[in-house]
Amino acid sequence: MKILGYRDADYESFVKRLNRRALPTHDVRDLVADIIAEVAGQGDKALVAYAKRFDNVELNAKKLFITPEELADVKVAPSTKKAVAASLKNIIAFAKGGLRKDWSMINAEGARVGERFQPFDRVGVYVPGGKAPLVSTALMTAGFAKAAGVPEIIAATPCGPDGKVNPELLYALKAAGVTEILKIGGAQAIAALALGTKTVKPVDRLFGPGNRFVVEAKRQLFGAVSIDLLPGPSEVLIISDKTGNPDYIAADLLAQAEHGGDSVIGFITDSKALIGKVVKAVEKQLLTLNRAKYIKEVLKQGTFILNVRNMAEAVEISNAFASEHVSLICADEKKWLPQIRTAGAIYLGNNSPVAVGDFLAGPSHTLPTGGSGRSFSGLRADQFQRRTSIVKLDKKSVRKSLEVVQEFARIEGLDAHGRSTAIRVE
Ligand SMILES: NC(=O)c1ccc[n+]([C@@H]2O[C@H](COP(=O)([O-])OP(=O)(O)OC[C@H]3O[C@@H](n4cnc5c(N)ncnc54)[C@H](O)[C@@H]3O)[C@@H](O)[C@H]2O)c1
Ligand SMILES: [Zn+2]
Repeated sequence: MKILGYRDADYESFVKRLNRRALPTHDVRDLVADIIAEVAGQGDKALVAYAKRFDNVELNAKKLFITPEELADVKVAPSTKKAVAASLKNIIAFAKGGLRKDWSMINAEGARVGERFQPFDRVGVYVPGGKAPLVSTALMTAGFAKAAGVPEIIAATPCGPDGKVNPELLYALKAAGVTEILKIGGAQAIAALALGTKTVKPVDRLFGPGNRFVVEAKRQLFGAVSIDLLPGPSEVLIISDKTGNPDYIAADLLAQAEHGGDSVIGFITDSKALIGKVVKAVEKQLLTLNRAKYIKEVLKQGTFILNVRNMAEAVEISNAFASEHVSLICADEKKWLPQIRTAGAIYLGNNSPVAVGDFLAGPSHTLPTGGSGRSFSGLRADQFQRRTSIVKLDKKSVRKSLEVVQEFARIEGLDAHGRSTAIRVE
């Protein structure tokens, strides 16, 4: 844990480094470029080889997908079915609220102009599976595709060394409307979905979170496909004044740390007394948790606790850091909430655990990380819609448009443009 106060000598330089840009390291970039090139050249053969190398599983080109029989055989507990249904209910309702609807207007010359929204035909959804079967992520991505009416949803997730995928995850994928399941993970899966192989039909758009290799693959393949955002290793930044409950704050920090050793957690407060209490609570609660291995890694390398001068400084640091999740706990919520601009999602007050947003609340938990929140927003339903603008004129509106069109045509030296308009009213 890096604990620093504004009086410390290295405070300013540390805070400056929190103003980050979402850029990959050289080694990850090079490795992912090689993986993409291999998949582009070797197709399914490369998928089989990487599955062996990174996931220790023997597959062949005929075994890359979950079969319909496997899917039909999936059995889960009634409590799982109930939880999946409850989460999906909120997700679909929230997603429907975020869908765009067709609209049109009459412009100044009398032409009808509008926008039309249709679901993408085929999307790919990556569901991480390296460290935990992220059942909730299946719902928080594919559920939005389903709500938007996407007919073909292919999911990719790594299988275990036995070639199997967790049954709860399969159940959730099915419930969320996924139509094919590729048992491949990592950058190689992203490359297969974007470029296609003999057995994998390429997609129009790619969605979903993953580790740094997955995120970097999406970044490099942008152009071949469009992507949703760059959702990488989980993060939380908690901003609290003295009204924060130290046990709750510690619990939320630990919850995001258990996602994996590459998670980042931060706590910023203007109350020095609260820092001591939170650190004690973290140490105490850690003893009772199962995933202490990952959490200890995060506490060692990915944790910072800052004692700032005041709330304004806390908010400024938060905007520079652009955390995936920001938890804001303070007496004057109305004042500070509008000033937090770069967070993927904001959790308000002592009683809003980030975990409820992770699993159940409704907004997608697929959120920008690594500083990308500065320029990306979290996953939304309308990202599964293709937008097309539509223009319709009649003789009257052509006549009214002609003068301006001809002037642009003259300036740009494009006389055929002017002619194509004039010809309609001659
Ligand atoms: N931002 C969000 O919205 C969000 C949501 C859910 C999960 N997440 C994050 O997703 C991540 C999931 O990571 P994960 O690792 O558990 O699963 P993952 O499925 O993203 O990655 C596992 C795959 O990575 C590949 N891989 C592993 N080691 C490799 C190496 N050395 N070189 C190249 N490829 C390698 C393997 O092929 C493996 O299948 C976590 O960091 C979690 O925090 C983020
Ligand atoms: Zn989480």
